[in-house]
Amino acid sequence: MEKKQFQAESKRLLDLMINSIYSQKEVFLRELISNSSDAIDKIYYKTLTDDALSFNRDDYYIKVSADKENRTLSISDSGIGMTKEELEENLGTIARSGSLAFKSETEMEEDFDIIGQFGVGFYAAFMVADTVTVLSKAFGSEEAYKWESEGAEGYTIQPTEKADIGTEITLKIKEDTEEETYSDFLEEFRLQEIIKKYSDFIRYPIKMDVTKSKPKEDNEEEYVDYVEEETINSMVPIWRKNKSELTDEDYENFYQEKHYGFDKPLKHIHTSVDGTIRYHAILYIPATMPFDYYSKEYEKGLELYSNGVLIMNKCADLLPDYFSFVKGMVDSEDLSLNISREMLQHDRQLKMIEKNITRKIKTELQNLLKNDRDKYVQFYDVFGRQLKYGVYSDFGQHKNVLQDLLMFYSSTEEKLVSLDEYVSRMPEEQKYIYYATGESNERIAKLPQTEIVADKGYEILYFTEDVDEFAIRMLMNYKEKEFKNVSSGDLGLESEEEKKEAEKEASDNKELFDKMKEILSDKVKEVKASKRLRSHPVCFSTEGEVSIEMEKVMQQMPDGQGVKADKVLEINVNHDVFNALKDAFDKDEEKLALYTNLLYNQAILIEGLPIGDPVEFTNDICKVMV
Ligand SMILES: Nc1ncnc2c1ncn2[C@@H]1O[C@H](COP(=O)(O)OP(=O)(O)OP(=O)(O)O)[C@@H](O)[C@H]1O
Repeated sequence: MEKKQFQAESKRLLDLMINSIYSQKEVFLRELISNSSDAIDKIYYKTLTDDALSFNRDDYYIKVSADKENRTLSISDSGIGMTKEELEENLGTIARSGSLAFKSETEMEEDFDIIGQFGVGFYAAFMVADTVTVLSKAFGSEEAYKWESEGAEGYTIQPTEKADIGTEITLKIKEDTEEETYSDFLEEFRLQEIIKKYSDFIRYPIKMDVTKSKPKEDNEEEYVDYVEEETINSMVPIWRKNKSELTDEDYENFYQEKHYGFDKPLKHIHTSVDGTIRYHAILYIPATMPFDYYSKEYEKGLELYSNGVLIMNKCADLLPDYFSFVKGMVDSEDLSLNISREMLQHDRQLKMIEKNITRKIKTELQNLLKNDRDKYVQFYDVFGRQLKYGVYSDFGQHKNVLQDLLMFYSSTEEKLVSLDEYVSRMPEEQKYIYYATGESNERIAKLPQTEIVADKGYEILYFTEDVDEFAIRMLMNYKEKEFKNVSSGDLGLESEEEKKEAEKEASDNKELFDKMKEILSDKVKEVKASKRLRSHPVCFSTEGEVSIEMEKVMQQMPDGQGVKADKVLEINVNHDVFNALKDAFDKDEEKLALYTNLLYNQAILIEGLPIGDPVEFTNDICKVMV
């Protein structure tokens, strides 16, 4: 029998194929099954375009059978088959895709789902097999042929007998090596797993003989094994089904089945887009945070399918970082795949899908906030921080997408409120959106700096997470209202009269305050009479960009040690303490230094900052006591 040679380039290409195109050997099965599915599709297409033919779905299937003893795995189908010439052309020439040719010859409509296009998938069989044998009988032909190859050396073709139309591919599975247990590809369980993973949504049944056991008829205690043919794939992908046919439970099952998470998802989003780009997507907002979410191990991304065939487990390009918690999948027929189907060209289509998906997630979250607030709050408690990081990162590029999704605890509502709700409640004369920062809501509520704003009846937003103020600074304003920290120098609250009064206060006590500043030296920028304090004797305010809360966050960063807020020590001149200060200033310089240091450290404590010298501080207190 004459042995035909692969063309020279083909030899090299075959070698490349076997060794480097696919990163996982198991995908060989996906490729062969996809070919079978294409072959059935082709018959189906013929029947659609020829009135003399009919297509009975039950006659079409793909069967996978393993024979452990002989180390063979075969994949057979009742598809269109191949003639002698086709075997030669399609399997003898690498990178010749009969499927692609079929598509263009028949001018198939765009939305017909043939998978093959590169003409290389078949050769993936050589990753796991020493010999590949193809028996095929073409549709409309009486003759069958056997194509056989041991890889790069070439192939043979000879006539053979085959009862039915279709193709049967038999792989002689390689012997196990130290690196690879090829025998796994003969195990029922492993094969089922691979089929489920990659080919679950192939539209024709993929059958396998499955070993099961049942109680013996005469003795229920004992079991006997028996073999039954089963369809392994679910065939109709849930995302192609009509939403009205599906229940919440269906979506939850899909979430579990796909191992998107162990929790019950908080919300699912099912969307099908049929425009310039076509895709189906099922997305989930998890109810709990993945345990590794804020670690390097966490990989964002959605599963990506092309026509029901899994291409990529985690396609990161489909999700922006700020929505990295979203799980789910996208199936599109419009993607330009590269030959390994593992990496996609970072193409326009992918970008467009990402943009659409991002918009969809945002709208769905906004709807949740509007229509099911409790659920939104539940979501926000878990992933709100990620949204705030999103506002802050990339120089605030995404702030417009995210600002409407933010929520903060409100002093007056005593619950989380959105910025829109805050602004819509603002009295006309209120210039700013006020916020206060601190460790917890309870601590912020007691901050002396909040007194004057609260006295005016204005709502204050409480920032308790380190990212809060950074995000808000990036936002700068919301609906043209600027944000204002209640500790910042100018709160925009005093009337002209109050301003004059304060100036007088300042000049009357200039010498005392100058002296106090001298005692504290560069620990503070200024000491002055407070306009904001009501009942408390002392507090800090800040000037400039860095607030005290930001100073605390920066101090914890490796290169933020030098960053300090410009602190102003504010004294309540209506408090009895002020009289004591004045008295000391007139009579006892040492006492003034003692009181000044004590007041300074009190302000430090109120802010939750560390006392520079705790021993000195306690000694100072003792001095006052005795
Ligand atoms: N089971 C089959 N039945 C009928 N024809 C087949 C079968 N398997 C392969 N072919 C033919 O062989 C060709 C080459 O297959 P191969 O898997 O190498 O490439 P492909 O499926 O066209 O493209 P891709 O590399 O994108 O999978 C196919 O296009 C098809 O014409």
